[in-house]
Amino acid sequence: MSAADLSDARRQIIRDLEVAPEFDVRGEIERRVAFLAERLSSTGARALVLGISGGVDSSTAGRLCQLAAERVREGGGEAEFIAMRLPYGVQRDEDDAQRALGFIAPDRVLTVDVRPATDGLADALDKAGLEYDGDSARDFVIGNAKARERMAAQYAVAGAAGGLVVGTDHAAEAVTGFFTKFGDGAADLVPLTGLTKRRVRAVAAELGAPSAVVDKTPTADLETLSPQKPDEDALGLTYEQIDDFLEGRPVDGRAEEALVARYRATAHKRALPVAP
Ligand SMILES: Nc1ncnc2c1ncn2[C@@H]1O[C@H](COP(=O)(O)OP(=O)(O)OC[C@H]2O[C@@H]([n+]3cccc(C(=O)O)c3)[C@H](O)[C@@H]2O)[C@@H](O)[C@H]1O
Ligand SMILES: Nc1ncnc2c1ncn2[C@@H]1O[C@H](COP(=O)(O)OP(=O)(O)OP(=O)(O)O)[C@@H](O)[C@H]1O
Ligand SMILES: [Mg+2]
Repeated sequence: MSAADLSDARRQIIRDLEVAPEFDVRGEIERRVAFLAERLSSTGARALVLGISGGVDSSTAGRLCQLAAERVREGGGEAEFIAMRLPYGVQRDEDDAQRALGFIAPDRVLTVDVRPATDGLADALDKAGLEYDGDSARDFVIGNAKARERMAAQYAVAGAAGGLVVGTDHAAEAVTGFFTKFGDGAADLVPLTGLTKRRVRAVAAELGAPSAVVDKTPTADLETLSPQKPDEDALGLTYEQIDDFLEGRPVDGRAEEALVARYRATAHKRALPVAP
């Protein structure tokens, strides 16, 4: 791709993903809390539901949800934030998840172990005769199944509580399609839209998150055979590079090409199902 085509593609991506040229952290917090509170009021929903992993994305989105629920109640409405712990068995960094909950101070916490459902599905697929291209391919596919079990648990709670499911997608994740389609990619409201990873961290810090939460190494933590694999290792790109790309800062040519290619290859994950 020529340098001119590459920079056109980059500008289009920045527009599509709604990355703002300027960033005012207080203003962004207010706009996003107001958005969540307005959605609660205008839809008549009584709750926001979100899985809290201990990572910075769900910690930030969770605190915004809690503030929005409190704002609705202060206005005389009925709303609560239901934080869900969704470990696969015992989570290695459970302490981080508990620290995140301490920061968010949610109205309610529900814990659902997604392991029995995930393992049940994996066993049933084996019994049905499904074959994988090796153990690590199986681990990867079942990793995505964990994310979809988390989605199923959140929608069950939303259904029972009259709530809306909140997702943590933001520009630095959307650009690479680094989420499970119809897993963590499925949600009713996505309050972090348009933020880069460093802007998510800035929002978390401004909201008063402890530095262990703000600076936690991002991990999808889906693969049993490579627990807590850092996102940056899986992607072959750093969040510094991704954020620089999205904020229009200088970034090395190979990273720029890789990001445009990934964006194009994952277009289907950001779109509605394809119809004739
Ligand atoms: N061209 C196309 N048009 C329409 N649909 C297309 C398609 N190509 C694939 N598909 C469909 O998409 C499926 C592949 O998508 P998907 O199942 O998502 O799978 P995939 O994109 O291969 O994997 C998800 C990736 O996101 C990472 N992830 C997941 C969850 C959270 C986080 C995190 O950051 O925390 C990261 C995960 O570690 C993994 O690397 C295919 O099986 C197929 O059904
Ligand atoms: N163990 C878990 N318990 C509860 N929710 C989870 C868990 N793992 C993932 N999730 C949900 O899936 C979402 C996607 O995971 P992702 O790793 O992108 O976000 P994060 O863990 O909050 O932050 P980071 O990307 O920095 O690790 C999370 O924001 C959270 O809502
Ligand atoms: Mg994570």
